[in-house]
Amino acid sequence: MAAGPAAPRVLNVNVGVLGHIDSGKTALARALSTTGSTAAFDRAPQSRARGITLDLGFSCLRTALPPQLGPGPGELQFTLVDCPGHASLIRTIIGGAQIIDLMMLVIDVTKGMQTQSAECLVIGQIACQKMVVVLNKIDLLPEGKRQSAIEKMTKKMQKTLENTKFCGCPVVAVAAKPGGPEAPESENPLGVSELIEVLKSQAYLPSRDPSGNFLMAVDHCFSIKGQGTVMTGTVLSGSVSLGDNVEIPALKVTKKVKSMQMFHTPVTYAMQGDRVGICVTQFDPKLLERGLICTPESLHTIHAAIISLKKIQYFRGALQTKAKFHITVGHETVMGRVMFFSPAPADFNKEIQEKVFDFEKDYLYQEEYLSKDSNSSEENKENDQSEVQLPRQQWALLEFEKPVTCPKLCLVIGSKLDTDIHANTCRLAFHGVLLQGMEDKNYMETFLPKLKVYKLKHKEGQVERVMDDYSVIGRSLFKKETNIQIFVGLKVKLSTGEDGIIDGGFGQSGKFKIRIPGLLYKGSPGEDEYRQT
Ligand SMILES: Nc1nc2c(ncn2[C@@H]2O[C@H](COP(=O)(O)OP(=O)(O)OP(=O)(O)O)[C@@H](O)[C@H]2O)c(=O)[nH]1
Ligand SMILES: [Mg+2]
Repeated sequence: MAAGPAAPRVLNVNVGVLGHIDSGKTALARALSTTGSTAAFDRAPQSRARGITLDLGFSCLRTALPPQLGPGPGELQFTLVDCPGHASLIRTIIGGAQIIDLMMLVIDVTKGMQTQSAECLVIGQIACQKMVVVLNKIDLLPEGKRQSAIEKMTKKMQKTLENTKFCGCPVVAVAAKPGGPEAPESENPLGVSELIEVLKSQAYLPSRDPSGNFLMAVDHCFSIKGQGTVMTGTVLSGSVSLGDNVEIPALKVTKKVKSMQMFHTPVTYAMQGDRVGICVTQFDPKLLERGLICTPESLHTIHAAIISLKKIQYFRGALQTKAKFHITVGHETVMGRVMFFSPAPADFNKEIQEKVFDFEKDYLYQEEYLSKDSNSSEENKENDQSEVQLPRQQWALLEFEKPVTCPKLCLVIGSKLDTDIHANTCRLAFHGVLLQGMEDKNYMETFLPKLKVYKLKHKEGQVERVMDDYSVIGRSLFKKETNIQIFVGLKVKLSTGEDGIIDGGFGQSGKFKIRIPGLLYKGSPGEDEYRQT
């Protein structure tokens, strides 16, 4: 059997181009792919050959393999994912960010961090491993002061990143389109070759996992005469082989994979992280422009979900139960209502359960997500000198206005997209992982009863009298016949601020003794109110 020429080794790294509106993302993607591909064409003239067409927003540049990805011959392909900067940003970016290995945060050097730059940074923190900051439009800086202005902005950016996981990441100054839109095409970009070197130095072999269900984000779909319909995109999880059945869940159809191409070369297999074109037959490309394809029946369509979540620290204001959010679940965004809940206080320090939800446990209903700045309870306000105890993990029940189709354990992001986009605030409110989806439309009857979320009860009584500096006698909390023994150890709070603990019954009429470990305040009035929680 004659062996064909050995296919060149091509490694693909997905680079997201994110940033505020008009910072020059598209100009940068264009400058990079032109500069990059000129070099690539010299080495690989066959890459000019017509093959997989990349959709707008997707372009690529090829370079030699950097040493950390060597040894041996081969090429590195950067697939540039140019994200929009406008309000539609969040849905599109969250989809895009889930395939990104390396993020370029584009900053207009004359403006610095802007609202959506900050939002992109937040998304990067949630979804990406590595980042390069690109200061664009340096041609707009007066030449004499250019260097010092770049240095100043570089320092500022490094300061901004100090408390993020991108602390110390490279900052590169460029002009992707010197002179702006009116400048002739012949005007060469500044700093782009240096940026390519930095991208090469930052490139890493992302860990790719072929196991699990196949899921692919399709970004382009077109037909080839005599062949069939090609869907191009990035494999998000699992793997796919020639002859496999794949489902297009949005259309509820299943098709057989007839042929596949990667880097213009026929392949029989593709896995997580690969950019691939999949050819199927008898499928009208007009039906799908963007969307997901997957292992048949691997996605579920859900009406409600339980997620484990974290508040996004830049989001101003509280996350309140019953509030509505735009909720991006995997690759779809819908409106939904939330209910927050926490572990029972005894479980506040329990290990975080990342992938499962324990239905056996009891949970505590919360009016709002508990955070350092949440000040919902009167007690916290009065007692702000004492550290507020926060649980290590919190959850939310999400109820969607219409069902969403998503993979299990997918990323969830809640945002307030209706916030005025000109208001200088972060619209992203929380992020989390989907632990349990509810496919049953009647989940309220069939499913919710299994979820044991309780409201904390408060009850008020009076102080009868003070025994000594460390104890008082209380009344009007229990009935005469109540077994006070089961309440021993529960906390009470005096209206004068002291914390106490129920120590046991006192006499026969439902009175009880309260121990005040921290000493009673002097001169406290006899008729005190307190609460038992
Ligand atoms: N002077 C100057 N203008 C630039 C540079 N890069 C981009 N521009 C101009 O800035 C404007 C916005 O550039 P785009 O590349 O469309 O910006 P974008 O970030 O993709 O914008 P959105 O996709 O709408 O968020 C255009 O008019 C560009 O010509 C640069 O390096 N210097
Ligand atoms: Mg653009």
